[in-house]
Amino acid sequence: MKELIVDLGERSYPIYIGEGMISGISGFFEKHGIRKASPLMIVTDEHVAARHLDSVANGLRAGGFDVVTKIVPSGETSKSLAILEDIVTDALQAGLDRSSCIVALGGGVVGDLAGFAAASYMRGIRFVQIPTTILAHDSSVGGKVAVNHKLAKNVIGAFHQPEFVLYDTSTLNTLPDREVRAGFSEVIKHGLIWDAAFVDWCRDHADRLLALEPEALATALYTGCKVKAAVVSQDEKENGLRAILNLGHTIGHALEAVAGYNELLHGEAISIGMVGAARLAMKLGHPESIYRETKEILSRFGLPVRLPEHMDTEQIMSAMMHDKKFKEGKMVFIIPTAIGKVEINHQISVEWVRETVEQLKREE
Ligand SMILES: NC(=O)c1ccc[n+]([C@@H]2O[C@H](COP(=O)([O-])OP(=O)(O)OC[C@H]3O[C@@H](n4cnc5c(N)ncnc54)[C@H](O)[C@@H]3O)[C@@H](O)[C@H]2O)c1
Ligand SMILES: O=C(O)C(=O)C[C@@H](O)[C@H](O)[C@H](O)COP(=O)(O)O
Ligand SMILES: [Zn+2]
Repeated sequence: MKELIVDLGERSYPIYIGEGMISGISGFFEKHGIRKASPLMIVTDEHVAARHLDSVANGLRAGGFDVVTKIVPSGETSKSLAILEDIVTDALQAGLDRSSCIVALGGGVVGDLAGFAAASYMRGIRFVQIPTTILAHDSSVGGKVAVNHKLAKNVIGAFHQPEFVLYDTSTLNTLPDREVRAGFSEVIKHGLIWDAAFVDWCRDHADRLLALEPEALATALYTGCKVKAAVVSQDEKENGLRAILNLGHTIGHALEAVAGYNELLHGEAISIGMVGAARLAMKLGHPESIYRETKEILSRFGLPVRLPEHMDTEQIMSAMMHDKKFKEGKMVFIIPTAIGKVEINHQISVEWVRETVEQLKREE
């Protein structure tokens, strides 16, 4: 088992990464002082419940925890106020109190949703992240929790850090291939913003990673989490540096919103968005090689680099204006200035963005 610390003073917490840790799950909860006298709610989705809920719930019950479960539909549309209210109803009926804990068992959708339920239930209770997707190496760390609005992603949310993250990589073996690839989009993002050598390493180990070879996978997830933890530790609430984690998200979030949160997976939208950011970098005079290498590494992992042609450019432009990244009348873009380095840019013109969106539809 590998361990990393997200260093946030009194809100610091560990990320445990390893295979098979769910078999000793109650020990982790005891170690972190999770109460046995109050009910604990596991929130998960249908796909994950069918595969991993029994081992988690039974393990906790065997350790003396009073466990209730809540299963939500799988997919991005569950990040909604309606599902949040449903969770709160169940939590009240099951008697969750201010000493209770919510456990997010699943990918980023469940993590964001259950995390926001924990942040808002009775003005905030404890929560634990048990990520089950590759993408969730990103979403389970850092405390951004939220649900979506039909006009924009993640606009109803909070910062609420988990007690700990238990990343049992054996759960990843049941992931569908498309979700595996989508997850690597954010892994690659962590390299593109911070660590050029990690991008090279991902390229060299792509086949092993896509085959979920345990040692390579654990290294990739550990390195991705390490970048995320380093950034979050320096800027928990995104007053500056943390914005770099948004590489590809200015365009990516707009694509998800316009597609109605069902056509493109988050990782796929971010892949296209990162190509868009690399195109904008070229317009700013940065080397063409950044754009070429960004596209190459994403394609190597089978990720989309071209925007579906039927998506309406003006709708995408309008969705960008509703995003958190539109501030003081300007769009905020994370621009790669080299592989492994980015800058936060507030000066990108709307016309350049429109042109880039059009170009993304013609990407080879
Ligand atoms: N809070 C953050 O910092 C942060 C960071 C990145 C992404 N996100 C959010 O994360 C979400 C995307 O997360 P995701 O890609 O994990 O999607 P997801 O949670 O929808 O999971 C993807 C799919 O895989 C299924 N699944 C999950 N684990 C499985 C397993 N082990 N075996 C089989 N099937 C499994 C799910 O049921 C779902 O159908 C987006 O909403 C995005 O906005 C948040
Ligand atoms: O943790 C962060 O900060 C990130 O930006 C990570 C992103 O991968 C993630 O998708 C996040 O939810 C986007 O943040 P938002 O504030 O733009 O919603
Ligand atoms: Zn993301």
